[in-house]
Amino acid sequence: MPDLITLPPPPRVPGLGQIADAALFLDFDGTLVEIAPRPDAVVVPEQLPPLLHRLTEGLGGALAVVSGRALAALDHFLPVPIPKAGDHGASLRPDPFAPPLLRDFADVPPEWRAAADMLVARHPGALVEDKAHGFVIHYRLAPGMGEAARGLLAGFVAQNPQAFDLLEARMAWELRPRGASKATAVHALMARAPFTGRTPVFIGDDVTDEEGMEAARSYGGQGWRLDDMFGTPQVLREWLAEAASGR
Ligand SMILES: O=P(O)(O)OC[C@H]1O[C@H](O[C@H]2O[C@H](CO)[C@@H](O)[C@H](O)[C@H]2O)[C@H](O)[C@@H](O)[C@@H]1O
Repeated sequence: MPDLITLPPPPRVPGLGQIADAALFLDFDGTLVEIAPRPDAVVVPEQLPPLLHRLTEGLGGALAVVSGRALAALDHFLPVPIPKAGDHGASLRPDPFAPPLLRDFADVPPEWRAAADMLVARHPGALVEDKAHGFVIHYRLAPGMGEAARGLLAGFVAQNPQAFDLLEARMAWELRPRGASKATAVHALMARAPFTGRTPVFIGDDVTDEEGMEAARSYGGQGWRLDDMFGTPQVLREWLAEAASGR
């Protein structure tokens, strides 16, 4: 059966035209939802989860949320059965009704995690967010401690550069398992039905999304920066609603 949905051109670049047989890869923070002061404070419009569900069905199942978040956090904010990749590609659940595919990454040494707790305890507002094989130190509410967070995590990565990367995020520094990226998530999904053979379109706002965009382009697809193509998450959500309506 043909797709119910053909992607309309993005509002800021209408000349791109429509895209049929698309596979849609969507970043979460800063793309589907606006940035919030803390990771647990993002506001998900109530129409968004059912909209993503409708879109996924209209694309024959070829839609995935690809995020730096842990899968549990994605499930909390987007409680719909759609393909999801979490932890920057370290955790992948292509079939929403099956257990995630977990790759064999190193675990974070407990003493590193304890040192992060000690650091944030000295900086009110700072916080640690756990991932499957890493963690993030957020300093949006304690802007003066960014350099201390970077220094701590850079020291850990120097101890085991085969297993971990240091990742700069929005007002945050992250310890990411080496070998995980949004590109690996896109490649893993594109190797599976119903993604294989489609034209991937990756939409994101952040440096880590560039890897996913590059992977999408390697299949003849598109990598779209939110700023360039939509401007804001709200405009993206309106475009997704337009796509789902088949107008
Ligand atoms: O790949 P994404 O879905 O874009 O996730 C990237 C990181 O986003 C989250 O942190 C960022 O958003 C928070 C909520 O708006 C904000 O408070 C924080 O300053 C940002 O860095 C999330 O907490 C991370 O786990 C994701 O890796």
